[in-house]
Amino acid sequence: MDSDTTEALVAAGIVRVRGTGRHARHVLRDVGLTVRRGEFAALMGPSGSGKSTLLNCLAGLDRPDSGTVRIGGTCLTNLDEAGRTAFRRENLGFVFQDYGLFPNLTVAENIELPARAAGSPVDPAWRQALLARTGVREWTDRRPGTLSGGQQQRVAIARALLTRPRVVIADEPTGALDTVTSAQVLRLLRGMVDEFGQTVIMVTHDPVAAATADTVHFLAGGTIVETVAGATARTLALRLSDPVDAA
Ligand SMILES: Nc1ncnc2c1ncn2[C@@H]1O[C@H](COP(=O)(O)OP(=O)(O)OP(=O)(O)O)[C@@H](O)[C@H]1O
Repeated sequence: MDSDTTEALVAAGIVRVRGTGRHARHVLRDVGLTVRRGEFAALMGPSGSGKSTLLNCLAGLDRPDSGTVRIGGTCLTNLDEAGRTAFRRENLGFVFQDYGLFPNLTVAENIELPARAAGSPVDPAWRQALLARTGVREWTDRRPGTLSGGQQQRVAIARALLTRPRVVIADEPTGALDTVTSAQVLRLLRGMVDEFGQTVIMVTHDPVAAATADTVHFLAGGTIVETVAGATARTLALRLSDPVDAA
């Protein structure tokens, strides 16, 4: 597969058109993006710039009208819907703003669900280490509704990592959390990258969250207009307020 490459994901020439005829709009225009293995990448940009559409194309949740997305040895854009679903289950982990946990399942059942759906065996030692590192070990028999938002997001992160996915896709993972809880969740995501070599791609509006990433890609008008590495929250906030971005 991709054991001899340093790239976790390579997207090239991504175009996504919404609507038809005279209502057709290019939501993504020739987007190219490379994320290295073990890299934490963030996508930022004004509302409507195409962040979610791009993330969905990268994750195989949506199919671009043209262009390619390669993850490991697989060209996702060549797969049909069933193939993309199977690929996602086996290769990707997801963290959402609203946690996406099933209320009637226990924390342990929620965490194990993607692995079961993929038919992937779970390494018990990894499961134990992950439950300890994410801090969810004491809650495994509880229902998500009895946990705080930050606790639920920790469960979601444990769930995303249990199958040791090639890439974790995080869509506004701190969007519903207060500042202190956000910082804890971001530290945890950062820890997953630094300690376990996890690759993460995150969409966020928050410069503080984006500053946790190694690389930040700015979108405007459906294309990546700038990529910065090692930026601070302050420089990212200033960059976001740049009127050039509003184009
Ligand atoms: N299903 C759809 N049908 C038609 N247009 C869509 C659809 N989904 C998104 N769009 C349009 O595509 C553009 C990009 O949307 P997208 O949600 O990717 O932006 P975003 O940067 O993630 O925005 P936000 O920060 O507000 O979530 C927007 O103009 C939006 O209206």
